[in-house]
Amino acid sequence: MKTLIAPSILSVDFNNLQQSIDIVNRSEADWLHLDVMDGVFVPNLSFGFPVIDSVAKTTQKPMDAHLMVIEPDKYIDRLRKLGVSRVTVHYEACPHLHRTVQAIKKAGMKAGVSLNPHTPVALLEEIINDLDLVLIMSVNPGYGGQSFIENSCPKIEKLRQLIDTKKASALIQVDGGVNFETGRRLIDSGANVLVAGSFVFSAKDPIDTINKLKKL
Ligand SMILES: O=C(CO)[C@H](O)[C@H](O)COP(=O)(O)O
Repeated sequence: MKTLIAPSILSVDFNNLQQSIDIVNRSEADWLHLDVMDGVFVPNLSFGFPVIDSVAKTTQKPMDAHLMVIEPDKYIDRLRKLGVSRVTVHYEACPHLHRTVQAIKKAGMKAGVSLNPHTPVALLEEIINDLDLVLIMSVNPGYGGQSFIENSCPKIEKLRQLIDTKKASALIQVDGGVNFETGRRLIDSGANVLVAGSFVFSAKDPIDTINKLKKL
């Protein structure tokens, strides 16, 4: 399948949020990635419902929400009402992961599970067939602009093997330190969806950068 690109607005200038949404709209991006942080699960706060509501009004791309929060179940219904298409929760934040995944799907959205860099893919063995997406964090979640963790490529190879062995259909998404060089290697390792924040929005030509990532 073709690689999907999901630009993250985490590192944009929020004074000019509309400008960043327009960039994504005019590009070949597939989804718009929303990094929601609660200051508890990760040591940072980002944005919540008011910003998502605002983005929803003008984005032409499906919204892909990555919840770096504890107790994500509390937010599922409101995200659906705002028109979010995909919700990804963290394995490490969900003691009843199966229940959370079913709740997202029951609400009519696609369900993803994200793994922090230290969390082994083998822990997904019993739930992989229920998932629409697995998000491999290639940095420790909480901040944009961090360096890519090299172990992410072999980790994706292991996940690809698990998905194939279990005849599952989950997409493999990767987030953190994605650029042309790491992006190429991630795709070669088996990734389907690349999230890129600072690489896109610090580029001279963000639209061209998104379109080039899409062609990797
Ligand atoms: O989830 C995130 C941080 O927790 C960001 O989406 C991710 O870090 C993207 O940032 P960048 O492309 O700048 O590395």
